[in-house]
Amino acid sequence: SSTGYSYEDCQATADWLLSQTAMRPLVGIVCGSGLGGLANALKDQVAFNYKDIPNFPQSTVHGHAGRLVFGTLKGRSCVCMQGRFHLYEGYPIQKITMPMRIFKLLGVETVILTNAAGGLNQDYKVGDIMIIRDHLNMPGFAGNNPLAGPNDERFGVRFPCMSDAYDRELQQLALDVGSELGYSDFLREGVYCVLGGPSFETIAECRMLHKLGADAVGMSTVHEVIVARHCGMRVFALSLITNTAVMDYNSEEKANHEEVLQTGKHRAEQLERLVSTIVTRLEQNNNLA
Ligand SMILES: Nc1nc2ncn(CCNC(CO)CO)c2c(=O)[nH]1
Repeated sequence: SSTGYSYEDCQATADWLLSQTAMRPLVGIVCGSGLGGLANALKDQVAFNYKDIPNFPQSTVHGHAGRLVFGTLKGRSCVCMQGRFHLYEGYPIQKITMPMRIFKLLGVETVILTNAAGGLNQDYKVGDIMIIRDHLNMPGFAGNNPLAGPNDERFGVRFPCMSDAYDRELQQLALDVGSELGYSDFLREGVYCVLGGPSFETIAECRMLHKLGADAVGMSTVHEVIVARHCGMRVFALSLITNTAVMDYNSEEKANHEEVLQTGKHRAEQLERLVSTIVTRLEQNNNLA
């Protein structure tokens, strides 16, 4: 189709990848800003630079490597996006979410997405990990929805339900694993709000979003979740709170990308252990698989 991301285009990219590796991942992982280390936890890696994958978008953001890494986590076959795409890069929204359709055509059943986000909830501290219970899709309110335009029934229905977007069993699994690992005092649950970016929000926007029920704010993830759910994959997502959003006019704090990447480095090891343990448990309780 005109956007270059038709079912056939996605199929061609998936078929190319399936011809390059014998791995058949059941779990897809999307690494957020500064969280690319998650891919390094994979064993028996087979990695492809995005630029070598036919029809795959290119990463342009510092902190996003631009590699698709196949590998195993304790024997479980995974495919990991080291670097994801954002509206603020100027990509059409279908381009940002195309990797979800590639995951689906590779046979992925469960997608785990991570991102860095600003904390709006006043109880949150930098370094907290927030399990995403639900989202506010601000760009979608203005019609910028990845499913807008002709619907291909081979992916999913015209009007998909989003009230069950974030799998409740996987949220509970994450809480259980988090407490087992001793992460409970920095493990939260909340609502993630996506904005287009690249400018960070104003103080008035932070206060508005907080009043609207958002616990964290970022520039990604929601678009991928909508497309992943549309084609029937299960979704689990979490935010690393890399800074607390500026909420009052007397504050001297200023959001910046370096701080985002720095926080990612500190907490990344625990985030990796949390995600890899969740992945391991996915296969064991086959009612969760
Ligand atoms: N206040 C605030 N803090 C944040 N920390 C990470 N992000 C997500 C955006 N990340 C961008 C810039 O770091 C890179 O994708 C945000 C955000 O959007 N707002």
